[in-house]
Amino acid sequence: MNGAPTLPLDAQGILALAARSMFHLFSSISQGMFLVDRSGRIVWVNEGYKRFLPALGFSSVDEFVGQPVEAVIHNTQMREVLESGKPILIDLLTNKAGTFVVSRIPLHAEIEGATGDAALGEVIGAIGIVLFDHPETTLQPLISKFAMLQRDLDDARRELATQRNHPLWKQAGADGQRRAKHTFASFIGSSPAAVDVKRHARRAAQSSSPVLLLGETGTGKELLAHAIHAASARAHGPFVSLNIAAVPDTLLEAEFFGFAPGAFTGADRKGREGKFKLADGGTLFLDEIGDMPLSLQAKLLRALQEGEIEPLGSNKLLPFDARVIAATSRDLPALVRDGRFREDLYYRLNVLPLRVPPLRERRSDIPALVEALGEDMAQRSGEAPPELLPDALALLAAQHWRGNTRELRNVLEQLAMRSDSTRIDAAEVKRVLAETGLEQIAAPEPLPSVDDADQARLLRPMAEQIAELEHRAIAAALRATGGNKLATSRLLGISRATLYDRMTVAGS
Ligand SMILES: Nc1ncnc2c1ncn2[C@@H]1O[C@H](COP(=O)(O)OP(=O)(O)OP(=O)(O)O)[C@@H](O)[C@H]1O
Repeated sequence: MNGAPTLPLDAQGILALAARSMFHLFSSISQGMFLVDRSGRIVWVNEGYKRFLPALGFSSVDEFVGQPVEAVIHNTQMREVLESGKPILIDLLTNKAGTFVVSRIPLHAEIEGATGDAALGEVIGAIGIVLFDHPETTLQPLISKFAMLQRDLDDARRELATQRNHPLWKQAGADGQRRAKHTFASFIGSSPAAVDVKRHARRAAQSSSPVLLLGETGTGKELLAHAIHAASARAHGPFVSLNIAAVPDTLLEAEFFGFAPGAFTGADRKGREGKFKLADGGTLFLDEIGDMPLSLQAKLLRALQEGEIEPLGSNKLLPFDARVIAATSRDLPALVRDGRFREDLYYRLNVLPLRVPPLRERRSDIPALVEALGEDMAQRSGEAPPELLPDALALLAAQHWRGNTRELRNVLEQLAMRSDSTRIDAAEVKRVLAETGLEQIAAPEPLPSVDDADQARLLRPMAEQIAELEHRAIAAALRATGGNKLATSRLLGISRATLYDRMTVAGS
């Protein structure tokens, strides 16, 4: 025997030691821990938990300890754990201090003489453990996936509810998944840039030529594709969409053109129709067209030129009648230059190009978008829509918005989750932007007061505006110098040759 400590020999002793060790382990590896008594009052917090106190609105442990848990930690479920005696091993808790992965474990009195579960007496308190803070970084993939699935589910439910009774449902006989979900009214925005893109899109809806929607991610390309379909003569036909980036290259051809029965090993015995055929009489929306593999580009071009497709393994050409709307957030001309996108296909698709402007080019739409997105969120959650105070709106309007409307919606969802009140100020926006890692590109500044006429004039090609300004400056200088060209060029600080050059262009 060397006197080193050993495990106790009796079961009780081992369990007591294990419980103590577990407690110390959780206390040291977690972000924070606290205890409540059976009445739900905070009785203890560990060192780690103390750093959350300022964000919860407390400057000292003394103010915090002794308070009923729900009064100091909003949205907590410690009370349920005390009442049910059942632990909540993993949960997400969101309140004004942020979003956390938490664990809640009831504490039972010990029944003397009993062992195992039988030794668990009445609930005398509970432990709250903050396992991780900032789950948006640690659990981001899981949370994004959950949010996406939740949204898809909400969309599907709403669509089902609204479309069952839609008159077009019966007329078209098409299934509910293949209807346009949006009209031009769904595209929020009255800025000149938004009005302009809607005007062009409405015009495109009247034509049957291919449309190419170009714009950054989240600018509303898919929404516009739905709206164009809904306003077109094909509105009664199906709207079928295919996100090329989401389908593995090897499956794309079958997705596009379908396949014949037994076309390849593992193929469905009945064969399957491709998206071109499913879109017959309607619109086929090809999202992320820039991601299309070169080998398939030739086949797509042939289909568009001939109006026929050949299902895999069928040796048969089938005519189709679908209007194609393609979209991409990539620089297609650059892909063409690099040989990664066929030039002939580019021209085939680029018949009616529409550039969908990013949010930062239509900042004046942000308040209306915030309102519309807030209403939509409220409808889904059943809670009141968040109300952003003017300083909060100004801060949002100053952001760069790399993910555009989708990113704006994400921030609003975070704000609604984290805020205790529906009135949200700039400080709260700043905190959420910082936590979600969104860079703030400019200090909050009021939106420039540009009237509508000014806006329309300023949102034209720069070269055109500069040429106009030069023309006006030359006219003013000529008037001031009585038409003397040398004096005019000196007054404007340009050479006489430049002056003549500009006068020729202006006169031509
Ligand atoms: N002007 C707008 N008004 C209202 N909602 C909008 C507007 N623009 C975009 N949205 C909403 O933002 C989200 C993203 O839009 P959408 O999917 O149409 O963008 P996208 O340009 O197709 O994006 P991506 O290139 O990433 O597929 C959708 O929920 C859409 O309804």
